[in-house]
Amino acid sequence: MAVDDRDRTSTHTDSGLHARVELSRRRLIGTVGAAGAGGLALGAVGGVAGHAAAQPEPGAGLASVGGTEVPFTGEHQPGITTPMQARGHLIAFDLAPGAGRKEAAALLRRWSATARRLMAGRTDARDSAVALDAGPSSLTVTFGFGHSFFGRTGLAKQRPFALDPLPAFPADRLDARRSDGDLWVQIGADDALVAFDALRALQREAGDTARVRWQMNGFNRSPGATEKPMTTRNLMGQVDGTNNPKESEPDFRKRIFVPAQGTSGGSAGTSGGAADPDWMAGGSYAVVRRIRMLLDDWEKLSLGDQEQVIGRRKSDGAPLTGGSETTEPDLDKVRADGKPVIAANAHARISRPDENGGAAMLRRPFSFHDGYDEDGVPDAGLLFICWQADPRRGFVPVQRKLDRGDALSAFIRHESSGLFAVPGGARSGEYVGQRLLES
Ligand SMILES: C=CC1=C(C)c2cc3[nH]c(cc4nc(cc5[nH]c(cc1n2)c(C)c5CCC(=O)O)C(CCC(=O)O)=C4C)c(C)c3C=C
Ligand SMILES: [Fe+2]
Repeated sequence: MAVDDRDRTSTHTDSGLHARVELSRRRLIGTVGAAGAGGLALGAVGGVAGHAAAQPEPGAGLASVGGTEVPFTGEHQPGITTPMQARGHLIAFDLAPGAGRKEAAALLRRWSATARRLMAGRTDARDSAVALDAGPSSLTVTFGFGHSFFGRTGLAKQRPFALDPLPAFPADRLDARRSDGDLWVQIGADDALVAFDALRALQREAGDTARVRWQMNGFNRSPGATEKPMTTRNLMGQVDGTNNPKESEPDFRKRIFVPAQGTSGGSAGTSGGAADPDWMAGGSYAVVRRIRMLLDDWEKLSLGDQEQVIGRRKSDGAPLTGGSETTEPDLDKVRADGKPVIAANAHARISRPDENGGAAMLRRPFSFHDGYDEDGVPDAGLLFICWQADPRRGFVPVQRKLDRGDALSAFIRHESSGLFAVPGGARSGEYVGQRLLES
C-alpha cells in the first residue's frame, strides 16, 4: 500500500472539518490496479479504528479498506477487472424529453468529473457529509450506453451491432420497467456509505437531463471477512466465480475487451458482419440480469442434490470429480452405475466455454436481497453482471444453452435484463464517452 501525498494541499478545504478529514484520509492511499475479479485481497484486517472515530485526528491513518483507491483513468473503465466490492448500486437512466447529444455530453462530463473526484476520496462541500470520514474505499464508477441512447442522441450510425437487443429466452420472466435504459451506471465500493454517496451524487447531477428508470442494490462479502482471501459465495451458498477467465490468461483481453481497430485479435464485433466502432476501443459489453433465486425450493434439496445441480462441492467449490476448487473437472468420469459424476445438465458443465464454442465472459455479480414478498418468499438472488468483448460470442450462446437444459433453472428466475456498451476508460482530461459524443 503506497503513501500518496499528492493532494495534501487539496483545494477542497472549505471548512475546518473538511480540511482535517482531507489530511488524514489522504495519508494512506493504496492504489488498486486492474486485477482479476476476486483475485486480489483488499485490506485483510483493521478498519475498526477508522470507523470508530467520528472525526479522525489529523495524521490518523485510514484502515486499509478505506484507503484503497482505484484509478479512474486508464485503458478500460474501472469496475470491470477491479476486485469485487462489498457494496454495489446499479442505476439506469432515460434521457429526459428534449435532451439530446449536447445535454448527454454535458452530463457525461459532469459525471466523469464527479466519479474521478469521489474515486480519489475527495468529498467536499458539494457533497452531503455521508462519505466525509471515509477514504476512497475502492469506489468505482462505470458508465454504459443502452441501445435506445443512440437514437435519442442522433448517433444511430455509431451504434455497435453487438448492442442489438438480446434474443428472447423462453424461460425469461422479464419486467420491462426494470430492464434496459439509455444510460447505465455501476457503482461499487467496500463501504456502503461511500457507495451510497456516489449514487446520490450522480443521480442528483443527472438533473433535468436524465431520469431514473430503475435502480438496484447489491452486496458481496466484505474484504477481511474470511481468514484468507477466497472466491465469494452467492445466496445459494455456492462458491461462485471460480472458473472466471483470469487476466493472466493469454486470451483474456480478447475475450473481455474490444480491441482498437486495426490491432491483432480485432475480431470482436465482427460476427454480425461489422467491426465495433472506434469509440468502443478498450470497452466491453455488460449484460445485466436480475436473477431471483427460489430459495425456499433450493433449500429443500439435500446437500447431495444441490451439488449435483452445479457439479461442484458446496463446501469448497471443488468439482464433484475431486481435488480442490481450482482442480479441472473430469467431465468423462462415471460412477459405478455408468452415470457421469458431473451430471449432463450440471450448471458448471454446460456453461463452460468448451461446451459453447469457446463462448466466455467475466462474471462480476452482486447478491441482492429486497425483503420478502407478501407470502413470505424472499426477494433475493443475484444481480448477474457479465463482461465480454461481444455478447453474441459470450452471454448469448451460453444463456441459450442454460435456458434449454440447466439443472439450476428450476431454482432461478430471470426478472430483468439489460445490455450496455461500456466505452473504454477516460484518458487524463477526458470524460467517459467523449470519443462517441464528440465524434
Ligand atoms: C449466461 C451465463 C450465466 C448465468 C445467467 C449464470 C447464472 C448463475 N450461475 C450461478 C452459479 C454458478 N455458476 C458457476 C459457473 C459458471 N456460470 C456461468 C455462466 C452463467 N451463470 C459460467 C460461464 C460459469 C463457468 C463455467 C466454467 O467455465 O467452468 C458456478 C461454479 C463456480 C464458478 O466457476 O464460478 C456457480 C456456483 C448462479 C447461482 C446463477 C444464477 C443465479
Ligand atoms: Fe453460473
